[in-house]
Amino acid sequence: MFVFAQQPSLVNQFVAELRDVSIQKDRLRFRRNLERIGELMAYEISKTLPYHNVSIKTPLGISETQLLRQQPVLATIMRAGLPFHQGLANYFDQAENAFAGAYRGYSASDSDEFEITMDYIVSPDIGGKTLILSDPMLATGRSLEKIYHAMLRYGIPAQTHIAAIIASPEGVRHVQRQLPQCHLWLGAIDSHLNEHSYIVPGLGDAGDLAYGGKV
Ligand SMILES: O=P(O)(O)OC[C@H]1O[C@H](OP(=O)(O)OP(=O)(O)O)[C@H](O)[C@@H]1O
Ligand SMILES: O=c1cc[nH]c(=O)[nH]1
Ligand SMILES: [Mg+2]
Repeated sequence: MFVFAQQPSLVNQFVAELRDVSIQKDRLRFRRNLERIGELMAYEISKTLPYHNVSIKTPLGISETQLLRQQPVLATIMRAGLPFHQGLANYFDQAENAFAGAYRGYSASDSDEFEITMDYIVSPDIGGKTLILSDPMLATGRSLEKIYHAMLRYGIPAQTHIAAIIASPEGVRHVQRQLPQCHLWLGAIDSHLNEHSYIVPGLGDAGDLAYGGKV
């Protein structure tokens, strides 16, 4: 597990702006911060992927270098995942992409009980590839768990990286227990989940901050 906050960097600045009540209401800035954290996480994850030797022809000779053996498949979860995913795609710019529509479907009787409803998923074949599954918020971990298992319809990935910006200790434990094979990349691990399963101190509702409320 790699937690960016444990080694201060620019990621801290962008996470702070996501959280800051005096900044986060600027939707363009909120989405841009999700995106540039995605770019920085792409760079860190790229250091762990397989490379191969390549000769590049320049106007003056041949440059020997090492390039990514294969582009990953980038998967994300609407709505809040989209700007974060864009950042990953900006840097893994030849990657194939998968998208899932999932949300917390609250029960009529108890406003704090919810099921993760997924009614949309599209994906390329992921068999034998590196899968990077992103969602800015890792609260209970049930969204990421559900989407990961849904992705297995499209093949068994060679390795899976899960990227989240803000996580709860409960969510980290859930993913480590349910998805032990997945590498975890986290912006920060916060204090706890409140009774509504929101991360505290967190940032509020990432999807609403990025795209506005929903009824
Ligand atoms: O770890 P979990 O308990 O599953 O919570 C995390 C999920 O909750 C939020 O989605 P939400 O249902 O609010 O949809 P949205 O992204 O469209 O706002 C957030 O965007 C994550 O996808
Ligand atoms: O704190 C949280 C938890 C789940 N989803 C969010 O958008 N924020
Ligand atoms: Mg939301």
